[in-house]
Amino acid sequence: MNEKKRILVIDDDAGILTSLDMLLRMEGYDVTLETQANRLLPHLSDKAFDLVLMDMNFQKDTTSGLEGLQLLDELKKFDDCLPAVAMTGWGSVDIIVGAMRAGAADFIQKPWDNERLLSIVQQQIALSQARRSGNCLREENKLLKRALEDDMDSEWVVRSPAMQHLINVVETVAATDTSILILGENGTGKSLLARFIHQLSSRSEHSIVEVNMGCINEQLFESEMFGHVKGAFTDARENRIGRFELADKGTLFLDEIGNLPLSQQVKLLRVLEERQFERVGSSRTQTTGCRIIAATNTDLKNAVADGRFRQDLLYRLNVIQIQLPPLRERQEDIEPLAERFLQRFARKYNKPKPVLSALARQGLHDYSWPGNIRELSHLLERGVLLCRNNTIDLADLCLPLPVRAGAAGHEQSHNPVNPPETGTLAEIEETLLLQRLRQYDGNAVKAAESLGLSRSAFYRRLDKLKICHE
Ligand SMILES: Nc1ncnc2c1ncn2[C@@H]1O[C@H](COP(=O)(O)OP(=O)(O)OP(=O)(O)O)[C@@H](O)[C@H]1O
Repeated sequence: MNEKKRILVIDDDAGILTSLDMLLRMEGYDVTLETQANRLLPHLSDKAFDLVLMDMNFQKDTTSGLEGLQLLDELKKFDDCLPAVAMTGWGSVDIIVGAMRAGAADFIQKPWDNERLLSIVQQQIALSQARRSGNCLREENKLLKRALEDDMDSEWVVRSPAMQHLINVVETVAATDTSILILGENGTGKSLLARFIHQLSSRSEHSIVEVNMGCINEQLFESEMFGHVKGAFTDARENRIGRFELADKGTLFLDEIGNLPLSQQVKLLRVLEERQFERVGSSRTQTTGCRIIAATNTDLKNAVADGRFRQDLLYRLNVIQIQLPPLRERQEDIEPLAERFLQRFARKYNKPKPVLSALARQGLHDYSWPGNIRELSHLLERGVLLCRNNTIDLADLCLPLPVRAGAAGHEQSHNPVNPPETGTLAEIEETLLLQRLRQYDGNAVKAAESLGLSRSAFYRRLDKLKICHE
């Protein structure tokens, strides 16, 4: 007879533990219950489990999911192959996404559906058994293949006229050795562009060395950038090569250059002007042959005017300037980018690639994308995780407010007798609720009033359609 599969259930709510205990025992599992998060490791050391079912919040009234993430981290460190299924409250989308990123095998929303819960438990135990019984190599190969495909995926999407023009400029300047300054809002693809330029250049056989200039500790700046010799200071136990030396025949990418403190700007300027530097603690002058690409979302002209950025450094960096347009000005890129991200995340989470409903597509075009392509990627990752029946609806995207000024949905929202002309009743209701919320900048009371509904009736409708709200 097959040995019973062992499940550890951790939740601080005794009522939930009792129901899960009954449900899982009836299915023939050997169940261990625990209310304390800090008892995870003692249990794992004590007994071999086949699956852990875990809550994401342990202290009363906490909803951040941070304790759950910490627990997942401990579990994954203890046994990377042990599947953990995260349990969250209904609508805790960010927690679900965080848990899946932290290595949860799947998630269940409370109140759960018994059939779905049992099917997830059974599936995850079977998968982890397959992995343990010698399939690891095959899994690894698959992962490697996917990683390679993901790399191919990060190719540029350049459908919009703005990006096509930009790419023509990039192809011309990439081959030269001139310094390039890339400007653009957060998440517009500055780092990706820097890598792309490096790939197109004659230096592509060598490395592109990336440094986040906003993150280097003031004391360690010179050691990081120029290296040090053993004994140069108390902690210098070995010789260390700096970033300029590492990038010698390749490209040095100075990201977030606008955040570099003035005291460090002057040290950087010297190397850019003279192409020479010394390791900390050494008097031997070395020459660097690296090409410099810098990027920032700061308005450097303003920073110069305010005395926060050196004019001479800007002059050195700014030989060629490339401005990446924000996503809201690249409408033609939105759908091809969305398709690419859907494909990527479907593969990542072992799901078939979902389709976007017509309303979801429209929502993507109407939204203003303050976080640009990175935000699009995060929303679609969430959409892939949460969608049912392989279709991502507008509500699954949980688009934050507000939408672009003058967007179609926004304009329609001022006209109560102008609902969409196609779509099911539920879709039309969803559009109308979202339009009103946008029209009143997320104020549910005013949105409810404008539709002749009470606040609670309005919320009930949002819940029914699974539309996220505060
Ligand atoms: N044109 C594009 N085609 C495909 N993917 C893109 C494109 N531009 C950006 N991305 C993706 O969007 C995400 C954000 O890009 P990236 O990190 O390069 O932005 P960034 O401008 O450097 O951001 P930050 O200012 O926050 O450092 C990455 O996942 C990147 O792969």
